[in-house]
Amino acid sequence: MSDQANPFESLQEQIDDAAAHLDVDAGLIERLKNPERVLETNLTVERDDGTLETVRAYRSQFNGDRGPYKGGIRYHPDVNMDEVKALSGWMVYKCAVVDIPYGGGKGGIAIDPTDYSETELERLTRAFAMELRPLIGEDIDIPAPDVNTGQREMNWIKDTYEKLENTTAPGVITGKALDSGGSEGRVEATGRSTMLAAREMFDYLDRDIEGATVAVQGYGNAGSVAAYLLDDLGAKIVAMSDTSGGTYSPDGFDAREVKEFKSETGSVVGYPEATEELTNEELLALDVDLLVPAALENAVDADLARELRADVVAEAANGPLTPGADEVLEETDVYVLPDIFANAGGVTVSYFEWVQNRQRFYWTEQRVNEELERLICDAFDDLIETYEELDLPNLRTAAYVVAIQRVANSYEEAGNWP
Ligand SMILES: NC(=O)C1=CN([C@@H]2O[C@H](COP(=O)(O)OP(=O)(O)OC[C@H]3O[C@@H](n4cnc5c(N)ncnc54)[C@H](O)[C@@H]3O)[C@@H](O)[C@H]2O)C=CC1
Ligand SMILES: O=C(O)CCC(=O)C(=O)O
Repeated sequence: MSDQANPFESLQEQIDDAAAHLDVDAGLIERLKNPERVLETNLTVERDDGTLETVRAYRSQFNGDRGPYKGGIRYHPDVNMDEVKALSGWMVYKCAVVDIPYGGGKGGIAIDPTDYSETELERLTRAFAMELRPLIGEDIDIPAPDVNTGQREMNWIKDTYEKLENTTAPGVITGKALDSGGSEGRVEATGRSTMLAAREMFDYLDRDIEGATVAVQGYGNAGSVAAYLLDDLGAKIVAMSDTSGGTYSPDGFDAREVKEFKSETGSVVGYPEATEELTNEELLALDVDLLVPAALENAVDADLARELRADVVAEAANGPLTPGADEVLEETDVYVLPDIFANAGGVTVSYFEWVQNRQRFYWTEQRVNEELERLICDAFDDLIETYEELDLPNLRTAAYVVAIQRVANSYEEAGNWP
């Protein structure tokens, strides 16, 4: 079983590990380890049966030194203060790794959305948007989708904000549907960056991605897209999972067909071409070339890391490995492509969406994907250069070194006021 590492403490440990390799003032590092502010609020909404219910919601604005706060909104029963603080901090360093002009934020509502009807979810989302209205804006804080939210919720938030502000401001939120100001390529962007990160890493290691075996934990937006884009490169997707469990075939799956099966049945479990069903833990320990954790935090702790037999791990999820797992994988020479790089495609295409919204000029899917590939490949080169030049213990530390230096530079360049 995975331990329940506190994700905020994990983030702070990751920053400390990198700070040891940087010449940045200790007082500034302390600033970079803590959020600027966090909204904790209660939303009271009417259920369809007429009763009232009050639920907890959060928005953390971690750091805005490089630009507006940016990051998703999650609906999940485990959403809590320390989780949003961690997720918002990871956004700061993710945006800095790919060098896009944003700070970091994150929010969420502590609910299981499957317990609510669509009309209840709309009322809840609009109630949250009303709470967020004074805090967000096209140049202030720009939310986006995360676990269990998508275009529908983003459209509701945009609409609520625009009505309350009596304006049109599509850039107040990203991840919208195309006809509401969304961008081509945003739905696929997170998984696309995971695929690109893995492709670049295999190339760096002089290994073929074609024919490489892959297991994906969490077959949602990030995981399923990563799987089918890796499948397109010729990798063999031998296992995938969701909350109901995992499915396995040594011959590999058609990842798009499994995605379709999951959207029809609700799970990857039961896919007819599987030879075996697996638990999530069994999937994580499979002897594969590439493991893609794409579910939630703390999927792999130190104990499970000792069982891991993958050569490369590409973190599509945020925070899937605990710091204890990182230590084990460093000893066993497993390369970990850290979340703040490997899943940065989502926020990168959100940035493109925001640029398009501000310019009222929309790009083709080809242009979006080409610009995304350029930024991810540039970030990979920066990361590898830093890893090699400073002889760093792992790629996560390299990513934080690059990112913290960029945030520290912008803080210092702003001068002393007040
Ligand atoms: N959607 C986005 O644009 C981005 C998402 N991410 C991260 O990717 C991860 C997944 O997010 P999405 O794909 O958007 O969410 P999603 O809601 O589309 O999918 C999550 C998937 O994980 C599965 N899952 C949940 N708990 C699990 C568990 N314990 N074991 C196995 N499977 C489990 C669910 O069944 C679902 O299939 C999260 O960590 C999120 O923060 C990161 C960057 C951007
Ligand atoms: O698209 C965005 O702005 C943020 C996506 C996100 O929440 C993440 O990268 O974890």
